[in-house]
Amino acid sequence: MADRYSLTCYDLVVQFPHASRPALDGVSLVMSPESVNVIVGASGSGKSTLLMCLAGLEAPTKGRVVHGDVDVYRLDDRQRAAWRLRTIGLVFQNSELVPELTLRDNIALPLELLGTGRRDALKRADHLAEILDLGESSKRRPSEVSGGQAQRAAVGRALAHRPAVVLADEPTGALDTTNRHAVIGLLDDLVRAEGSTLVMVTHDEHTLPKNARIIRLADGQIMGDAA
Ligand SMILES: Nc1ncnc2c1ncn2[C@@H]1O[C@H](COP(=O)(O)OP(=O)(O)OP(=O)(O)O)[C@@H](O)[C@H]1O
Repeated sequence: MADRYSLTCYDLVVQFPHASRPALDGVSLVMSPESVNVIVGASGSGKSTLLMCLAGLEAPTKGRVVHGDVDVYRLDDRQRAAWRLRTIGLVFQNSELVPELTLRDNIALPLELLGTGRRDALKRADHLAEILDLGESSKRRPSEVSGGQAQRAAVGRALAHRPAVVLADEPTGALDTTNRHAVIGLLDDLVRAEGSTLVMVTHDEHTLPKNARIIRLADGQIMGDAA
């Protein structure tokens, strides 16, 4: 299990080349372990850019992202990739599973990349598949299962290595109402059980995790922050 520390960003500014205004314009946040943070805001307000900065995938023009004693953008590319693999679990809107692998093998993949033996990785994958109620679909490939099953497997893959931080970008955006509630409920239960920090971007303010902190962005700035 990766160590649990606050994930903090200081005065993040992201100015894309040729853009008339910054995508992020001075965002500072502290997100503690076991906290559930939801980022909302209009299209283009900077939600995905913030998530990518927190993931170590988008270097800010200015500002810092700090996790424990790691100053993420002071690491070189190789160190940052290793930090990300160990520390972060990512969930995207369209599960982004490896098409050639079964759901079970997709869930086991991050553990295997981190050096866990195949037998132990599959044991953990099977445990998660059970919690995620994947049943027999766990032995099928992504193209052979429903969108809801694929997205539940994507949650399993993001959490398999017990990451300290789980980042989810519109994780329910492609799902119907029943599956939306199921995926949010599972994500919420699993991150709380592991003591991870969850940061989730959503358009859907009707399907939120329990007791979430809501961070509202507008034009790259924080306009509201309430538990
Ligand atoms: N790679 C890029 N190059 C140039 N501009 C970009 C790039 N990525 C994002 N932007 C711009 O930065 C701003 C913030 O985009 P971002 O995707 O973070 O918003 P968002 O709130 O996630 O939007 P949505 O809800 O539509 O996904 C937008 O004006 C967008 O056009």
